[in-house]
Amino acid sequence: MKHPDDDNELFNRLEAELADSTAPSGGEVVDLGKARTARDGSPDSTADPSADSRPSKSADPEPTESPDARPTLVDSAVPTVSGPGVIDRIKNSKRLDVFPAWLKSAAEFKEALGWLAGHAWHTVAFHAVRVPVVYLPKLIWRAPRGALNTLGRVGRWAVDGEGEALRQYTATNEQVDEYLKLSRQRDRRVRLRMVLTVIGAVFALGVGLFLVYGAQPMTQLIAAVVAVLGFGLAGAPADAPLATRAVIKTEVQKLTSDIVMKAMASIGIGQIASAVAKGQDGIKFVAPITREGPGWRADIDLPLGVTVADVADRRARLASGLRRPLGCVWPDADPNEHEGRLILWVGDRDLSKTGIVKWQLANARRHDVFKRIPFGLDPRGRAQSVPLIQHNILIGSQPGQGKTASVRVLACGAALDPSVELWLHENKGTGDLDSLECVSHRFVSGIDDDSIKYAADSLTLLREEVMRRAGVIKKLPRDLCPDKRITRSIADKRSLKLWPLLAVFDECQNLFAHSKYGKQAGEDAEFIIKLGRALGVILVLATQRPDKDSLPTGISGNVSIRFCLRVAGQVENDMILGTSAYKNGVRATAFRPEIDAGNGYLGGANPLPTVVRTAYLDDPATNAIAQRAHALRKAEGTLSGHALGEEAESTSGPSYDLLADVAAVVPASEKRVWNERIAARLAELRPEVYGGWKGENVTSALKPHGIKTVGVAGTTDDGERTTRRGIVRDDLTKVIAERDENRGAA
Ligand SMILES: Nc1ncnc2c1ncn2[C@@H]1O[C@H](COP(=O)(O)OP(=O)(O)OP(=O)(O)O)[C@@H](O)[C@H]1O
Repeated sequence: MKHPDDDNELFNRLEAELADSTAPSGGEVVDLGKARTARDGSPDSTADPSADSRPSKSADPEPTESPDARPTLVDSAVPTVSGPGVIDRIKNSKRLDVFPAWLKSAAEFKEALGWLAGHAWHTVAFHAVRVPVVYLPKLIWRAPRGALNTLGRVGRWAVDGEGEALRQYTATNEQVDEYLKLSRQRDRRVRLRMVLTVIGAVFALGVGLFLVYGAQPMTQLIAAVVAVLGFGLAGAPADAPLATRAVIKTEVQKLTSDIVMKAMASIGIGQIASAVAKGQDGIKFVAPITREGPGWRADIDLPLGVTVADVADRRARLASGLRRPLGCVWPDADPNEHEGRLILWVGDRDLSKTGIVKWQLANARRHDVFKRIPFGLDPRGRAQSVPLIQHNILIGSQPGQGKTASVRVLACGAALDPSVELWLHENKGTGDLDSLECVSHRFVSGIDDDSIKYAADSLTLLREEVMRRAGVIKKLPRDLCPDKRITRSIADKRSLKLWPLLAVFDECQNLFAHSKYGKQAGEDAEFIIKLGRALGVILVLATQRPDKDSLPTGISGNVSIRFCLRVAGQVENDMILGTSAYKNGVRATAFRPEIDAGNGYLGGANPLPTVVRTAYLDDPATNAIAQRAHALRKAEGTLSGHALGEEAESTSGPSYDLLADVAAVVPASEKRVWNERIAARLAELRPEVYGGWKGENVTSALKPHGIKTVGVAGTTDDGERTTRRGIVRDDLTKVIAERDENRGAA
């Protein structure tokens, strides 16, 4: 058992240590008495804030307390000012828009008006249809009862029926004076009302006789209609009104907090359901529900610990709770707020039923690829775009969900900038990108081995191009290229050959999974993705088989922009959208096959992944854009390669570099050499190229390179000394060095 003295000793030691540790730092004298009192929780402790102003004191465990003593306080007993001051809080407070979004944008205003008109029209139409078949028969049926009701009411009024209960009460309770007063009042009233009733009855009788016998048929009809309507309305039972409320179609139904609350309570999140069961709100609306685009927007604070991903996981249930199609319900996070802030956007129409989204650049004359490429619309009707420069793009989905359509949009955007060099590869062989062939530097459409090889060659060439560009950029003066990356002004300096290069590989699974070319192609693509971004080389890869064999992980892990249309499962989802996307609620599995073609999650283009319905360009539209792009390029002289009908570069055969070959056959020790000897050695080196060459062939082949032939003294194989035509080796090495330097700078 612990002795009380032990505690005292320990306490004294701690006090001494505390005094030691505080005295030098602040030069502050600790009042142990006060501190002790504060610890004891005496009223003084609150009276003297200084005793408790060191937060560590209350946070420290009390060694002297017995195990069954009060729990250690972790919050200061004295209220302390914490967090930002008033000014900071005012500065950081969020300013709500003075005007709602629909008042600031013409498109939104039109949307809002359209919704209002739709709402009004639906209500009017709903009732109009029911007038002849429901409301009128009901009124006729109720009219006799209404007439009796009216007579009864007049009768009760004439005899002052409404005061009867009061008079009965005073009589029962023997309130004689009150009773007499009320009786006198009744007599006065009845006298007057009887006179009025008789006059009214005579008048009504007169009018009735006139209408029956003297009035025009039209007047009789109007009078009959008014009477039937009037008595019909008067005959309605209190619990059965004539008109039921219009059953509003979901697309024009107003989203109310009540509807949202009930829906949120039904999606299976415990905190919300139990709060609602207790009669509490469960969720908090942080702003009024408003119209935004073609739908409603509710800003909601979820209960503590519940995240937007939790709600996104239950999107289908939420749609059921809201009684809307799945494609109308879009729970989103607010990138400027905490994890529990939900923006629930409920569209009037299913996103897949919004029809074809028109591409913003469909009629544009040209576009600057350094600006973003318009890509489509999000469910809220906001334009979405994709940056190309400094990025690579991976697109994936099941077949027929809109990959090629989205590739086309991006390729058309790039084509409208005449400075962009396009390398298009479509390895499905259906000719989906054929329209753009006329503006492509390299182009292939096919699934056969030759086409796959062509695409693989392109990646090898691109790899070399990336290395070349890296060398050129490195040598650029810092003032011209401070960030060591391509800018518009650098791209416009045609002599540098650093213009943007967009290479599309549609159906790239056929390339990367190819038994012969796939492995190298995968390595090249990974290299380009990692290094090409800053150098203006942009890869756009589209695949319908996002698995590790068809899409090397080095690619899926390094692309910066991802667009995932409908996929079947979590693995494919995360392969395209990045690890944990599925876990975080970004699930392209939620899109429906075919119905949602063109709808996908776009990641990397915005702070948060966004659902986008891509713009759609059919063949004629693509063709029209391609023709415009062709004319533009022709005018600016930027058509090249395939577009000019030039033979494609290939990495297939050995390369014949005459200078390198000559250097290889003339050792450094041989300062001067006869051309006939060079010819013989070259023929030995590459008989298929140089076989049959004589000295003259070497002379004429080297002449265009600026290597002059001179008289070189030497000894023949027979030992005879003589002078023949030859070259100086230093001339050769100088020309090679100059050429390599120019290549690097070019
Ligand atoms: N943005 C869109 N808007 C409307 N419909 C679209 C959209 N994108 C695609 N579609 C529809 O989906 C169809 C298939 O599109 P697309 O050929 O681009 O699919 P894909 O994923 O490339 O198919 P595959 O893998 O078989 O090549 C199109 O013919 C079109 O009807």
